Amino acid sequence: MSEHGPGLSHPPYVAGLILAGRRVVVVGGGRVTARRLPTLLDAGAAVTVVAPALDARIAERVAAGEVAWLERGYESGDLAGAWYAMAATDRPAVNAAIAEEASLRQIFCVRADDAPLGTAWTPATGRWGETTVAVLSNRDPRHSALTRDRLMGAMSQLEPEHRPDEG
Ligand SMILES: C[C@@]1(CC(=O)O)c2cc3[nH]c(cc4nc(cc5[nH]c(cc(n2)[C@H]1CCC(=O)O)[C@@](C)(CC(=O)O)[C@@H]5CCC(=O)O)C(CC(=O)O)=C4CCC(=O)O)c(CCC(=O)O)c3CC(=O)O
Ligand SMILES: NC(=O)C1=CN([C@@H]2O[C@H](COP(=O)(O)OP(=O)(O)OC[C@H]3O[C@@H](n4cnc5c(N)ncnc54)[C@H](O)[C@@H]3O)[C@@H](O)[C@H]2O)C=CC1
Repeated sequence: MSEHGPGLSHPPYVAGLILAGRRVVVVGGGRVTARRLPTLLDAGAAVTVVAPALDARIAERVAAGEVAWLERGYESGDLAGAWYAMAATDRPAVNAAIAEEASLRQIFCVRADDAPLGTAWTPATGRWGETTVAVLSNRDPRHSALTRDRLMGAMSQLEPEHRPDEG
């Protein structure tokens, strides 16, 4: 266990969300959102970011027309129509309000600042051809990222005929 504190009493149930064309609302435009945006866009999600200010990497995506941006603070109702949500502001009270709206609407929602109070967690992921590797631990993200890196490294050591998508 890391310094992240107690985790979950049950493991998360892993599902591959099919997000292509589906509305995903991410609240907060900082480093955490910037890190997670590429995989959401790879999945084809129709992402709206709600934040008064944006990390430069997110601003590039907005300028390219890949992401919609509401240039303001979160307001109740912003999650309407979303299939998935992320509360990733640096304000715990705001993240709590987002998670509450998500629960009322029964939208799975990651809470970046206090994970056990959310209803979904973000795995460390890697892609090998058409194969996706996803790792979750019990609230130890660096361990998850290291394990992902080891798995991806192990795949690159396999003979070509044993590699996913190449056998
Ligand atoms: C539980 C989870 C819920 C969720 O947010 O989805 C969660 C929660 C929290 N993370 C925190 C901190 C950091 N997390 C990272 C990095 C990653 N975090 C990711 C996932 C998850 N993080 C979820 C499942 C984790 C699991 O497997 O158990 C990764 C794997 C995937 C991704 O984000 O894409 C990605 C690696 C990506 C990659 O390398 O590919 C870094 C490193 C960095 O930022 O550089 C730091 C800072 C350094 C440090 O402290 O280690 C804090 C404290 C925040 C605070 O201080 O307030 C919380 C809050 C809490 O635990 O309550
Ligand atoms: N889960 C994880 O992997 C990690 C989680 N964290 C946690 O997530 C939080 C966010 O981290 P960073 O992205 O690094 O923070 P950051 O400081 O880079 O970005 C915060 C963002 O929230 C926005 N914001 C502030 N008030 C808002 C409001 N009322 N409505 C909408 N947006 C608002 C800001 O404009 C900014 O874009 C941290 O405070 C920390 O608690 C931090 C690192 C990793």
